[in-house]
Amino acid sequence: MFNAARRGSASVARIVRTSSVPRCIPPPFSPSRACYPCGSGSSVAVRTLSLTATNPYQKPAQAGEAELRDEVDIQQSNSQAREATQHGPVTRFQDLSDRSLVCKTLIRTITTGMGLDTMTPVQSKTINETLKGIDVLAQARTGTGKTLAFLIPVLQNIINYDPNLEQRTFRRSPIDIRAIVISPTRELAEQIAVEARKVTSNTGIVVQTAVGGTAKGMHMRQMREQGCHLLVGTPGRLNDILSDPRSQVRAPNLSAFVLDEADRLLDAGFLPEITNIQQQLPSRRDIDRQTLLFSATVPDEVMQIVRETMKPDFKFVRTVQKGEQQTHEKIPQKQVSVRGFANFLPALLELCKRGLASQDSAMPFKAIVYFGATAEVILAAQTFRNLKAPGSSVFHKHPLHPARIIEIHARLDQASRTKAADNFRRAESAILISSDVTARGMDFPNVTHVIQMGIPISSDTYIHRIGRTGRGDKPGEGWLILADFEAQEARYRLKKLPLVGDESLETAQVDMSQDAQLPEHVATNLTQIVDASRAIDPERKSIAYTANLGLYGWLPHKQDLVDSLNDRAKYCWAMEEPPSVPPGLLHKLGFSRVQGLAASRRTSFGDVPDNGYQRGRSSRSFDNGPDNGYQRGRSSKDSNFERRGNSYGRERGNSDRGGPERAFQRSGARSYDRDSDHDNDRGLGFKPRRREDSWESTKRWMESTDRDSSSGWRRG
Ligand SMILES: Nc1ncnc2c1ncn2[C@@H]1O[C@H](COP(=O)(O)OP(=O)(O)OP(=O)(O)O)[C@@H](O)[C@H]1O
Repeated sequence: MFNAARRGSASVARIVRTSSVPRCIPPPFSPSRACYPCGSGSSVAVRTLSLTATNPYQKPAQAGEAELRDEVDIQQSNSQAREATQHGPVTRFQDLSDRSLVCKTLIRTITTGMGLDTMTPVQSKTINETLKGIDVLAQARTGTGKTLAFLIPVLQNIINYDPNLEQRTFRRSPIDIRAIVISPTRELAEQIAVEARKVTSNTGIVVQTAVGGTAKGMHMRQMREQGCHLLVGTPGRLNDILSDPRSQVRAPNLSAFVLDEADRLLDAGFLPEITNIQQQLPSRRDIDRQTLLFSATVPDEVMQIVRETMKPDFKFVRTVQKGEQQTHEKIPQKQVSVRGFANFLPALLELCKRGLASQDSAMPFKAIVYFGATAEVILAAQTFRNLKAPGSSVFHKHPLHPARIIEIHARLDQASRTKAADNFRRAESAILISSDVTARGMDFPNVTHVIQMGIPISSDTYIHRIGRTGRGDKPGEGWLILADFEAQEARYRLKKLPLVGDESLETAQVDMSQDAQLPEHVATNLTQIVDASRAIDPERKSIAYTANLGLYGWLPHKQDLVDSLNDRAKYCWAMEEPPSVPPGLLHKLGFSRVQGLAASRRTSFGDVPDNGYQRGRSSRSFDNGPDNGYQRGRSSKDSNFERRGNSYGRERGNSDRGGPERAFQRSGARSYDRDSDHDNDRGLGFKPRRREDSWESTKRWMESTDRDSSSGWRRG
């Protein structure tokens, strides 16, 4: 049934030549005709297929077509609506096979192998449109099955071109790339490839990946040995492979070009690489190519580029209407205000302990915690791993047992990143402390909580992060923990989101600089964080301290930021002086006039504080601060604050081995990795101009220089 030869002439406008034509000489371009050299070797079969209205697997005016079309964001006619009523909409995967839209093998794998029955709205609204060969931009909420929505038609179209691929084959496949799928992160590319391999497991279609951080030669060898019909990758590596003359990997027959997380890939950070990739592909005048763009967010800013990327008659399919809430209603979203940096980790610890205490055995506590700066991810993960039960010996359970603490960010090598993602995917109960490398597209099962620490860079980032929970029919909850100094900006940046204030975390507003009588469990949380922080390399703390100066460069009241950072350094990290920051960097970041910062000058021994901090310190200087009064109110067994060991002398001892600036350089925050999904301590290097405090200028700067894979203000 799905064999092209058995389908009658009406279905396909086709010319098959078997003469020795080295390359298809395309007919004059017509949107409804395209020329495909197929097969390899000297004898080339040239086929011209109608891609738009006459997909060979669609019966003309087939039932369901109009029903689907009437749901898309296009003008619908009354007759279509009538037809929809008559035939009923295509809502089940089986319908696609029954109506000869998609071949039986693919549908059997999806229904029997993967256990899926009913299509999600984005699937039923896009698959039929996409099968016709038209360009589609699709916007649907997170976790609603967009991956299958583009994979099914792309794979079906590959089978349309070579019906032999419907069956598994044991002969060696050539490199015959028919479709390319691009994702902004390596993990997401791998995930899409896994899904594609599942769907094609009973066919002859070969799926390959091309992601950074892995051996390029290995990918190319695999492609040569196994062939390739669908190539999934990240922009950097794909560009590398396609533009490298030695790779011999080309895609002369490419018929589908898919951008998952399209808004991200079309932003200023990725666009040059996407454009480069497109330049390596055959001209659309020679080979008709379908472009598919999918995302949960489509900001107005990318619409112009979308129009330039797509054919003029592209369809914009939306399951979320403009002005409608872009997050799932079923995910309660709570906002907690914490006093400052010192309260972030105690509040997070309290929230995690509460989540573990109240967990449901059917859905154990599984959380992803997002930070804006990689340095904070590393610091928080180390702090949480160092946590000890009060007065515990080494044999006591970790206070967050049975949750595993896992970290993931772009500073890890690819093998560690993959391992971290796999471990979290498999874990029943875990806390993944993450940068935005996992914010988009990642489909970790059963995530119960998404906790965002500090203000996200945009509401879109917030939406994608929160989308890691509440996927499919699963429940989930979102928490946003904001320092008081971020509140005003958050009201503006996140104004359309259904956030509800929550004051239930007792550690959130504790003033650690003041004497206070605290309930034991609150004091325990604070002490555990202080003790856990103490063991961490001071250099790490310095890097985090400096990274935040860059991250919050947009703040109009920088003094609040520095006071808050200094409070954390003093009361959480038990440091006697704040970490020193090179004056050049302070100037660049626009902090030269802010008090309370310790400037350092470079000597051959590294950073040496020149007492800039002391000269310019603010009223909340370390010397004047109350003597950790909060401890006096807590239970006696926790009173170990006095033992704090990180005297500044010891800090300096460490700094001399590199100092914050060197450490920061070592961290690679400013290095440029050709691959697409790096995050970094964004903000550093910001050169303030007159409107130095404006968020817009920070954003522009981020677009042009540094990158954070998740934020969108970087390039790949
Ligand atoms: N029709 C369906 N019925 C049930 N589950 C489905 C269906 N389609 C896909 N899924 C499952 O839903 C989950 C989410 O799918 P997917 O990752 O494609 O979502 P997404 O819309 O791409 O999310 P994001 O916006 O975060 O990228 C996956 O586990 C997938 O297997």
